[in-house]
Amino acid sequence: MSIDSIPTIDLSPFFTNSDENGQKKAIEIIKKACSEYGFFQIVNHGIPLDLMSQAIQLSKTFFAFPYEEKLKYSPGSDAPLPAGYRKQPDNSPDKNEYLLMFQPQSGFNVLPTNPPDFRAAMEEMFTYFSLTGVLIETILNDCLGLPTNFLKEYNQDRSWDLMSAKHYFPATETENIGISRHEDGNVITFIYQDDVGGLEVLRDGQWIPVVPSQAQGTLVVNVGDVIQVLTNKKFKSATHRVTRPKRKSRYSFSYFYNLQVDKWVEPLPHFTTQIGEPPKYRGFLYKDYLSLRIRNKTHPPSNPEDEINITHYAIST
Ligand SMILES: O=C(O)CCC(=O)C(=O)O
Ligand SMILES: [Fe+2]
Repeated sequence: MSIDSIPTIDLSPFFTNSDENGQKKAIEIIKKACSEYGFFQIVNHGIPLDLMSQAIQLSKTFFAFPYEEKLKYSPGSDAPLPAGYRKQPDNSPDKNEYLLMFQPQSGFNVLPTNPPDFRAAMEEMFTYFSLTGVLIETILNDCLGLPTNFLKEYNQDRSWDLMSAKHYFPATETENIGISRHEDGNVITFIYQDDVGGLEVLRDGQWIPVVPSQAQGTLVVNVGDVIQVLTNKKFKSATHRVTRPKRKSRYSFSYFYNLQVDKWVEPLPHFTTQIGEPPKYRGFLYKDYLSLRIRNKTHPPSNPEDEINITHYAIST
C-alpha cells in the first residue's frame, strides 16, 4: 500500500439525515481502514475549525511560558491520572510536555488561567471531541454489524475520557523520538496535529507518515486496544509513534475516548462463538490493564520490548 492510503473520510453525510448513500460509502471506507490499518482521518466532523486553530495557538502560548509558571498547574495528588501540566522525566524516551484533562466538570482538572482564553478553549474542544467520539463509535457499531446502540450501551460513561495538549521539543543531533512506538489502550483516539508532521503508523514493517492537513481541520482517528479485543482483532489497534523534526516544536491535541474502568473487556460472541472463531484474548477488567500500562511508565522494564501491552492477554494458538 502506498503512503496516501490512510483514507480521509468526509463526515458531512452524517450531519444531514437524508444522505444515506453518502453515509453508506463512508461506512464502507471506515470498515476497510479499520480492518487493514486501524487508522483513518476525518473532515467535516462538526468541530469548528476556528476553535481548533485557536486552541493550538493558545497551547503554543502556554507552553512558551517559563517552566516555573507551567509548574503552577501541576496535577493534584488525589487524581487517578496526572490531570494538569507535566513534562516527561529526562530519562523517558518520550520528549514532550503536556497538559492533561478529564471532562470539564471533573473535580480533578488543573487548567491554566493564563493565557486567559485557554481554559475555555480546552473545555470546548473536550466537549466537541466527546460528541465526535459518540458519532465514530456509532459508525464503528454499524461497520461491525453489531445490534443498534450496542457499543453505546456498553460504553456510556464519559468520566474516564481524557484530552491532552502536547508540545514536542525539537529533535537533537542524536535523537528524534517524540513518543516511542505504542498502541493506544483505550477505545478510540482522535489526534489533531499541527503542520509540522511526525506522526507515523506501522504497516507491514514500514513506518507510514500521517501527513498533516491542519487547515482542513483534519482529525486522525485510531482504533484502540479495547476495540481490537472486543472485535477479536477484526479491527486493528495500530502501532504508531511520533518523531520530531530538527529546529521545530510540534503541537497536537489528543482525545482518548475511553471506557469506564470497572468494565469487563473480552472478545464479543459476534466475533467468536457466533462465527465459529476461537477467542484471541482472555477477558480482563479494564482497570487491571490500565494499571499494568501505568506501571510501564512508573517502573519501566530495562528492555523496552518487555513493556506490557495487549498481547499480555493474548491466547496463543
Ligand atoms: O501527538 C500525536 O500526534 C500522537 C500522540 C499519541 O500517539 C498518544 O498520545 O497516544
Ligand atoms: Fe497514541
